[in-house]
Amino acid sequence: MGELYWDNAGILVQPYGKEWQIRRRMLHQALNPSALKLYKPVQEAEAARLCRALLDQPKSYEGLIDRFTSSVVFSIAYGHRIDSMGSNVIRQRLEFMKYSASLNVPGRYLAESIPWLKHVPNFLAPWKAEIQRHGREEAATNVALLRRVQDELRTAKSPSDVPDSLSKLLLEAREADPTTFGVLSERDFSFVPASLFGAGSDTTASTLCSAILMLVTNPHVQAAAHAELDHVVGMTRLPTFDDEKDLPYLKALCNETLRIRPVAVLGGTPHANSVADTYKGYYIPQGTTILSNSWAINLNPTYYPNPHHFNPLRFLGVDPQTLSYLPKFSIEDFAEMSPPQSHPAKEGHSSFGWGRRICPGAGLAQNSLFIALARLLWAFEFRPVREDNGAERRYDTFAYTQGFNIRPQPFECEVHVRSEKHRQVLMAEAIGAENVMDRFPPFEE
Ligand code: HEM
Repeated sequence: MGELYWDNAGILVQPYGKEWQIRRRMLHQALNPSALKLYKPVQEAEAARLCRALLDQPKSYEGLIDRFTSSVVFSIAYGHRIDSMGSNVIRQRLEFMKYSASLNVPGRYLAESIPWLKHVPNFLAPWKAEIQRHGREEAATNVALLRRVQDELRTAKSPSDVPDSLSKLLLEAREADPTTFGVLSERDFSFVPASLFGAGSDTTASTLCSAILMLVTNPHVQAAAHAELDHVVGMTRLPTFDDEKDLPYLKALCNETLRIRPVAVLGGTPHANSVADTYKGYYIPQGTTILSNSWAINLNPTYYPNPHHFNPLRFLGVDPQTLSYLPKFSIEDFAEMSPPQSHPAKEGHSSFGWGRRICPGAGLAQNSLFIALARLLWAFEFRPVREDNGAERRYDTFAYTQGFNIRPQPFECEVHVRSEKHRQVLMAEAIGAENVMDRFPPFEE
């Protein structure tokens, strides 16, 4: 259905081949390791703004996290930040995503099982005309966003007056080298920056919501992360990316969250084999729809003993005894976390997929997760709410939304700033963060 909706313009549903390679190469321009360094100031600033907003609206943590991840990807894609999830540009995006998710319900359309139905003329297939009408609307919006950046470049006194973004970079590259970058139509070209929001905002936000659910239900893990932040960063400043190498427990906590609740629970967009194959005696004809069960892989006890236990020690990579600041109770079960066999991927889990379609935004997502969690945990403690009888609420950590991408069902928790000193430092650093983000003006309504 994605093929009909996007008419193969979006990378997520593009079959493997030359067209897909061009898009992937373009995305690589924005998401390669040296480009990722350029976004760190934005990610730090947005994480500070997230914490500052949480001081005033502790109950709204989910919406604030959505704004954080949306603003990071919009700043990178278009050079414009997001100040509110109610802004027009975000409302439109969310509607498109909701519509495309509604198409992705297995079995809803007969054309999935009988592919030639896709070629029935529109006057005989009103369902198809409707999908294509929605697709044209999304395409027009993508082109309009790209044109905004184009206009900014045209009217600016100097290109350096226009904030750096993937759109700016691609437009400049196309002008300098039309043979390589001019092969896509304007519509297809506009889908490249647009794909960052669709693929990168909700996925990262959902993972952060999972992290909060795990922290609320695993106070000993939270205490260990606090101990590390207190030891390495102290109370006089917020953590930064420069601290990353000295925060192994926090890094491990990010990986453990990705493992225990893979957002793309069925591996993202379904794949299809390009040649027929036989696996364990099963013949798989060419073009078979293949879903990869990330949930089963990430919870396989061969790689992760006691797999439903949220324990960052699995990913620590060093003997926790060498980290003197970690509380004794948080490292007691280290030996039990040692697996009979290591997961084969470098990341140690399958949450970003694998092979040639592996998530190109993994580095950006990992940086957002790290800095958001480092700053949130530095500033706050996340606790279960108290029931009327005074007892702590018990949470169902399997209560998740349905669909290809999962996130915890909305849950309440208490968010407490860790001390008056933490509050003051946060307020002061948030002013600097606003200054950084002034360079990325929001789209006017
Ligand atoms: C925690 C956050 C994220 C998770 C768990 C995640 C996971 C995934 C997975 C499982 C896939 C499918 C891989 C496959 O088909 O084998 C994928 C594809 C993709 N992701 Fe991510 N992703 C995340 C964040 C991001 C971000 C931040 C971006 C960019 C800003 C991004 C951009 C993409 C794109 C463009 C694709 C399609 C690649 C292709 O089909 O060639 N993702 N992601």
